[in-house]
Amino acid sequence: MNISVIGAGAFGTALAISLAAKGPVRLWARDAGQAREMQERRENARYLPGIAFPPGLEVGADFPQGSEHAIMLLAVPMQQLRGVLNERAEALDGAVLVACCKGIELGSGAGPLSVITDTLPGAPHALLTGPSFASDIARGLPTALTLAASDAAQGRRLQERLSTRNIRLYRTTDVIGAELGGALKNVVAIGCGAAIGAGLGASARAALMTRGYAEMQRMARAMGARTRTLAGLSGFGDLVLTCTSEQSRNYRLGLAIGGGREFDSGITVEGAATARAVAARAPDLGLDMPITDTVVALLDRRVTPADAMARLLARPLKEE
Ligand SMILES: NC(=O)C1=CN([C@@H]2O[C@H](COP(=O)(O)OP(=O)(O)OC[C@H]3O[C@@H](n4cnc5c(N)ncnc54)[C@H](OP(=O)(O)O)[C@@H]3O)[C@@H](O)[C@H]2O)C=CC1
Ligand SMILES: O=C(CO)COP(=O)(O)O
Repeated sequence: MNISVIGAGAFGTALAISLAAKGPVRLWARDAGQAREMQERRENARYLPGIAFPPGLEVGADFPQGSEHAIMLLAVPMQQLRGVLNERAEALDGAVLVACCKGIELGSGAGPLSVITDTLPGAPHALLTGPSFASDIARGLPTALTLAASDAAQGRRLQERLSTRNIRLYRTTDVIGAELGGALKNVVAIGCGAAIGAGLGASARAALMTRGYAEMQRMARAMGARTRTLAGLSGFGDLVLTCTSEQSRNYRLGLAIGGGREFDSGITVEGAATARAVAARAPDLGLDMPITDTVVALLDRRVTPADAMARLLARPLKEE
């Protein structure tokens, strides 16, 4: 099976670098100039500076052609996924599509796999998610991730094919749980960053992580996911990573909000749109999502982190 990666940002490039140690990988960038520069320099200077491409990695701006034996990793931001699939439907035909994005689409409330089934019904698909920073993967550091596919046999094949020397894949058929874990942890990470950025302390962060995790489980249950999945790499694992490391863009956005600083709007921060998508969806599901609602209020600068935390503390007391 040949492998192509769609999207030459930080994560797509990192996956391509790791996979290229096993066999040839094609990395697609939409910008021809950037593709040429990367191919010449053997480095993605914009997104992963200082990390050399291995010989098996080829970069180009010609969109790869799908076939029955092709695997296409979709490493574009969540809110761009539908557009890319619609635009490239013909080229993607026949390939196994592996979504590598984390989030919920604004408007539809759909996760990455629902967007694939909506736009390309019948296309074989899976999700790659879990705790990993692109630069860690690209530098060959050890990671453990989740490969979610509702078709168990397909999941096994992809687990084999996409595991590398430094990416150990666990598989699950609970695609809803895996999608939700990866999407919702980013929302909690923004809240945790805001708490730390505002000087509210590590105890406040622990409270937000734990009660945020309760929200993740609540929503996952309501949508038919297995709560066990949320306790795995794609949920708890990624929550811990993202809420505790300044390598995370979601956490860094929170830090900026907490510290009253601006944040570069060109940086991919999946949790911002996802928080709004989740807050819009929760009432239909009859869900109380106070931390998600608080994150939306922080993003809109409708409340300060200190007031937000005071309001959370003042909610009616309840059993854990
Ligand atoms: N970075 C990380 O550590 C990790 C990221 N992820 C997930 O991977 C996904 C991608 O994130 P990441 O790679 O970090 O983001 P980046 O911002 O680093 O890169 C985004 C990439 O998508 C491309 N892109 C954006 N819009 C389009 C479009 N409409 N058509 C084609 N290409 C497009 C960008 O191209 P251009 O440069 O031309 O704008 C760029 O190559 C996210 O969902 C993220 O949550 C998951 C795990 C780890
Ligand atoms: O998903 C990630 C870690 O697993 C990357 O986090 P950020 O998108 O917040 O940088």
